[in-house]
Amino acid sequence: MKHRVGVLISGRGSNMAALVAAARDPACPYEVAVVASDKADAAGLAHAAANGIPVFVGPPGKIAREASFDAIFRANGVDTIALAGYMRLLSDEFVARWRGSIVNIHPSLLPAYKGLDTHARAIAAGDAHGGCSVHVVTEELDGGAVLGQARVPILPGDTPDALAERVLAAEHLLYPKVLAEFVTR
Ligand SMILES: Nc1nc2c(c(=O)[nH]1)N[C@@H](CN(C=O)c1ccc(C(=O)N[C@@H](CCC(=O)O)C(=O)O)cc1)CN2
Ligand SMILES: NCC(=O)N[C@@H]1O[C@H](COP(=O)([O-])[O-])[C@@H](O)[C@H]1O
Repeated sequence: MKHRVGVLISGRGSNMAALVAAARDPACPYEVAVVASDKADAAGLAHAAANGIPVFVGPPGKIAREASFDAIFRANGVDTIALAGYMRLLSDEFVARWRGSIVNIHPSLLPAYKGLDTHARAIAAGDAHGGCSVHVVTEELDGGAVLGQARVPILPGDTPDALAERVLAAEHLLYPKVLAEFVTR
């Protein structure tokens, strides 16, 4: 039996698409069971639906939204939740209900640059490298155990957008690999 992953997105969903593409491999230990979002206009929902994956949009309000995510994930036999560009802070209650079963991809080399605007901050600091991290989700924003990382160079004259593009390519390789390792831990 493959592990069933519920993915949470808020927008474009390119990391979700990378997880879906990797799951096509018969040897992949997980399958994407449902893709949910806090945004009805999240572009990634159309990609998931086009790949035959059930999609769901949560109602407004954190409590109602999270209760609906919990219900749809349980109804679909989800055992692992993957945040992929989900831009809301999950409540302590939701994290506790899924303790140790939620992972997230973050566009920095954690513990450096938790939160937002990670690429601009790395460039402003004069760092030689940027990167991305997959971590376990806890109550502390971007504070959970790091499961895997990928480093990319910061080049002279780099803009945050140019660095973000280079890091995103690394994210799409890192996330499926680390998720597969995580579900079979
Ligand atoms: N309990 C947790 N929830 C979430 C985590 C986490 O580690 N623990 N990771 C984030 C993802 N994320 C970075 O990877 C992130 C998402 C959103 C924000 C943020 O600052 N958001 C806005 C709006 C917040 C809201 O509406 O809830 C803000 O606070 O202004 C920072 C980092 C996903 N959730
Ligand atoms: N703090 C969370 C965060 O910034 N996540 C980042 O948002 C982007 C989502 O892209 P996608 O929707 O194409 O996967 C990704 O770069 C991801 O690391």
